[in-house]
Amino acid sequence: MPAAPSPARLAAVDLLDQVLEQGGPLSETDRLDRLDPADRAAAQRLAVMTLRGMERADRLLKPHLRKAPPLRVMNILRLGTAELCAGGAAHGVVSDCVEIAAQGKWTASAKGLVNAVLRKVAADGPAAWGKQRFPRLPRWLRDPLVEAWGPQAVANMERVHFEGAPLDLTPKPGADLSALGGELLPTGSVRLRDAGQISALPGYAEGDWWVQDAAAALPVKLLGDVTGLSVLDLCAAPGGKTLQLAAAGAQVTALDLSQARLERVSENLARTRLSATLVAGDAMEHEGQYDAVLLDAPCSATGTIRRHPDLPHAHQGERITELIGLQEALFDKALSLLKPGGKLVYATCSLIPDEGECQVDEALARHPDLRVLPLDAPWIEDKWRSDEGGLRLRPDFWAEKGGMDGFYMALLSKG
Ligand SMILES: C[S@@+](CC[C@H](N)C(=O)[O-])C[C@H]1O[C@@H](n2cnc3c(N)ncnc32)[C@H](O)[C@@H]1O
Repeated sequence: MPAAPSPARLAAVDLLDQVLEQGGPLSETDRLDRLDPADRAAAQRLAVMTLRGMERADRLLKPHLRKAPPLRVMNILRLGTAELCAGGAAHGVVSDCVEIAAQGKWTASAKGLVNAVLRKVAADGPAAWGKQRFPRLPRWLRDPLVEAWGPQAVANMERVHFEGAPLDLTPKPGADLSALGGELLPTGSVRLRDAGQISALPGYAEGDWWVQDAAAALPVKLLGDVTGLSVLDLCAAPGGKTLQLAAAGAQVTALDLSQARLERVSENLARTRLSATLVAGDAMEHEGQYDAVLLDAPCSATGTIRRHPDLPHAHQGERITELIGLQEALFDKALSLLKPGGKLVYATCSLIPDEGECQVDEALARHPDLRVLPLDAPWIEDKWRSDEGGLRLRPDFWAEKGGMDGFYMALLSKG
């Protein structure tokens, strides 16, 4: 009797189906709940690796397929190809993929195909893999990005997306992170490569740091010294910026629409022994007056593709117009929550100017008394500065250091 396939590989194929068939992001799955932590991590890693290299896998598979197989069979082949080309042992990968096909009611008849194709890929795929171009973004996203940043910049981004992201940590002020052996970045984040299990790293249990991409740690820094100030984090969960504000001595109100996501803010605050007032609710209905408001608005999250390669495949950008409308409404609401002379940071983890630079331009047109405040910090590089006075960060910046998330941020004040 053939051996059962590895639970991690089987789950990874299910994850690929979820992203590519149902358009559900990898972060929103309960498929992994039944797995032990090691299999869960392996399934995530395999699905991420396959999605990053999907274009290459498809190109290698094409000559071996007379017609396109059903999606699940294709996903089994993609996973097998990505693993074989990453140095996976041919026997284990091929026999597991055949068994995954054999188990499925609609895929069992394709097990011979999976076996034959993956044996050919095992023979010629690994040498051909590295000669393929870096996988391109899908057209719905590539076209507007080329228009905004030019073809070379987008090609550079695609290279960084393929390489994936290191793990960045934000240290709690005064914490000593030297036991982690990471690289201290110019902006104060600590960068680790091949970090492994996060909760096993030194200082995790003590709450000495939290995971936060180096670019995502910058919007809070734009506010300068926030000691004793009342600061509203208007879209707070999972809470990286709330932690920064609380650690810097602000009186923080952290609001989010999602109660479930707010639980993560609560857990993070408890682990880091920091405090904030948590409010579950719609930002549009919140009342109050604050010294500063941080609006890290819901967006296409296209700046985070190197860590979430499922994102460009899970949808076609259908929600972007709706998100742009929401960002505009939240922008105006955030301004109404400022005390006279208060400061607003507007930020999005998007690469699309409509969700960043254009939002600020349009807000300036709607509010004649609004102005963009000048930014001055030793870590700001000239090429990050955008025309209207904000900072535009891109994944291809700091390429030699391992890149950064794409982000946009600006500091504003009214009156
Ligand atoms: C980009 S994420 C925020 C990330 C967070 N600032 C951090 O640094 O960890 C956007 C958040 O906005 C929340 N959100 C979306 N619409 C909202 C609304 N109308 N009111 C409040 N929060 C909202 C989402 O639940 C999501 O957690």
